[in-house]
Amino acid sequence: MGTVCELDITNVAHGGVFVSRHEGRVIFVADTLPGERVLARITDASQKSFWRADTVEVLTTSADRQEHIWSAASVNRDPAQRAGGAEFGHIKLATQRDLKAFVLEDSLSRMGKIERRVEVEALEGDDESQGTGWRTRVRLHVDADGKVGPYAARSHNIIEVEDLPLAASRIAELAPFGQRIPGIDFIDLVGPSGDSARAIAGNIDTGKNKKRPAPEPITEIVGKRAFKVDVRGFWQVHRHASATLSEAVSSVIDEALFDPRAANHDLYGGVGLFAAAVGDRFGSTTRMTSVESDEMATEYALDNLAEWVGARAVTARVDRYLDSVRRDLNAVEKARYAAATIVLDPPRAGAGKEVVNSLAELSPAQLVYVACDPVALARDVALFAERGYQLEELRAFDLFPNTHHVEAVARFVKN
Ligand SMILES: C[S@@+](CC[C@H](N)C(=O)[O-])C[C@H]1O[C@@H](n2cnc3c(N)ncnc32)[C@H](O)[C@@H]1O
Repeated sequence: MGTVCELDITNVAHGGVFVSRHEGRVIFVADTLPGERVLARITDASQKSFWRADTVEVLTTSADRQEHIWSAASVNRDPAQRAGGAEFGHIKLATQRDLKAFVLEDSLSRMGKIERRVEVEALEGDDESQGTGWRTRVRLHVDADGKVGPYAARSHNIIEVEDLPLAASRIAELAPFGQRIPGIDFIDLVGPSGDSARAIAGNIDTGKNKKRPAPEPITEIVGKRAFKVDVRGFWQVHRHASATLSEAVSSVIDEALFDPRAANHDLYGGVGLFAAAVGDRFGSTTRMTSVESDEMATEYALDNLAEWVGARAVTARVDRYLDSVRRDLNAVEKARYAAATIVLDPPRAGAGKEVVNSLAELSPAQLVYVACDPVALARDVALFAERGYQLEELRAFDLFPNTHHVEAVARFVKN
């Protein structure tokens, strides 16, 4: 058991924790918010520069605190028994968005060296539901005794819960609350917009089993378009995320810089969501190549993009793909890349130096970057700036209400 101390919370930090200072050291504290004074238990004193702590009692309550939207995650519980995945659920929704905007602005200022005001935009229906009922995908974990539930906050202990307020009701209804199901590692609850909801039991792939699971296509509807995606494959989690991001990606593109004949790309393309959004805006002759490392997703992308004669889908790691393109360019292709619009939606770690360098060398007219991590985005903003690309436009979306996560859509152009 760690030491308990009284702490004044001064700010929000990246990762859903809050800043306090104690005896000259920064302590990152969970389950509080700026302006509060709390009793907190130190949970990690292994680092020299900062420690970590959990709130055990709120001594001075912020006006922005609310009763947690999920009783299983409440500060009234023992920290080890608090369910994870709703680490902002004790904060009023409007304040959550202000905190997310601050983290994005602060990351851009410190790492990206640019000053920007950002508004984190709400998705349809979230204010009315207080940010609940939006998840179309939930993974519940199962331990060796068959106990089922989400992980606790900041650990892999499974917490038995009676409800899943962030989940859409049609998948929450499928959760086997209170049951024991030994022999599996997880249960995925999946609620596609164009298909029936389902629960899929599975085991963690340890790498020994080389056989890939048989394809199991489901349908997701975005606007007037239907997408095939595998039941185990990546799809945006919020019920309105795909529509919101598709609109943001297609509308942020500067038409004056867009050439439908250029080497346009949708990198980290999944099943072709953004390639379709760009194609829908710029017409049936638009050339667009989706690049995605997951072979099965690429097969679905080929299907989903079949109506565009100029659409291709390639299975490759983006870093390797760009490296080989860069090495083999002839003069015609060089001009096609220089005129291109490139969309990229990397995983949490961001694009990184190698990908940014390759992109800069290909010198596209504009880049549209969809980012799920503000710090990774800010680091890539700095890398792009070094290579002659400046951030031209930026929007942010509250794609994950009641959690600390925020999504951004940025457009870069050549200086
Ligand atoms: C955030 S998802 C975006 C998918 C798609 N844009 C969408 O919104 O549906 C990132 C995708 O990148 C893929 N991916 C991860 N690392 C990759 C890499 N190094 N090269 C290519 N694809 C990668 C993942 O399989 C996943 O489909």
